[in-house]
Amino acid sequence: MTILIEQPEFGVEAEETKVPVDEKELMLDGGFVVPQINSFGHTFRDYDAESERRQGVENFYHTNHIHQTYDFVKKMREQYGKLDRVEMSIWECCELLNEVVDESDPDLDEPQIEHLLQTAEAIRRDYPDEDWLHLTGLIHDLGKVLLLPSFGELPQWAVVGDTFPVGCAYDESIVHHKYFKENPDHYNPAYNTKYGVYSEGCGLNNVMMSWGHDDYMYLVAKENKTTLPSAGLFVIRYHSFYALHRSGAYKHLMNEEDVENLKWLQIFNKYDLYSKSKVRIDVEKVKPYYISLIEKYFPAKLKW
Ligand SMILES: O[C@H]1[C@H](O)[C@@H](O)[C@H](O)[C@@H](O)[C@H]1O
Ligand SMILES: [Fe+2]
Ligand SMILES: [Fe+2]
Repeated sequence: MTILIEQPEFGVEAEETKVPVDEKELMLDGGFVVPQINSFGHTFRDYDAESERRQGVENFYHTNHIHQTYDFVKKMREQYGKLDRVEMSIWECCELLNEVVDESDPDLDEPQIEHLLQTAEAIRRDYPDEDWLHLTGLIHDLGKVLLLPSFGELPQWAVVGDTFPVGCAYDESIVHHKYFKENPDHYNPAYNTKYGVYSEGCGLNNVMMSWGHDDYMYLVAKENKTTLPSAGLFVIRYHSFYALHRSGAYKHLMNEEDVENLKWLQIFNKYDLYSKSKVRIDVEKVKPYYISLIEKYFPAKLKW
């Protein structure tokens, strides 16, 4: 079983002392090497580091935090819950992500299909028997097709970035929290307390998350009757919920099933985050394996 290392910076150092700082890596016992720096020379998820992506990412979160309100999310869930826009297979959807670049991500500027395969392949190496988790890696970000014209061409702030609950107070651990001051819900007494419209242990399934690629892909998978286990669906639905899985906020809303599933999400997150790199995967080579998983867990065509 792979050991989780919460703080890569404080982990085991590479044996050879002459290794330059920026090449130091951490080895998880499953084999996956956690790099200490991203392709831009910074630590991962550093939203303050001066880099070519910093300002764009901050602008992204500014708009995101203004517009993600309880009413907005409700409207989007109703609209997209109909799944009446497109019919296509999982693999066709992966190929569409060739054209998508995520403006919220300080660690990656490659087309998203690379990220999907990098995540899935890294998990596959360490967890060869958990084929459902390989497939979860492959599809977890497919919801980003919401950016494309046939899916409604939503703006980036309504598709990517970290997610958080709406209908209760925005936790301070959320990236660029200060911009919530411009969100009307922040001043609504029904929505701005610790529990807001929710109650202790109500279960994340009853909590409305900011709208984006996680919840959309969860909906698509569920409504098209995937046979993925509940942990796979949980990973898809909450993988951007860093306030929970990294900072431990909002735990008071979880139920027992959430607590179980969170363990898988925390494993998954290491691969989602630290596999981001400039090393390309040979798509044609790995395609047959993933096609076989898609056939095992999904119908041939899905409603999107
Ligand atoms: O910028 C990233 C990216 O959009 C990921 O797909 C999402 O899962 C992360 O939470 C987010 O911070
Ligand atoms: Fe994502
Ligand atoms: Fe991802």
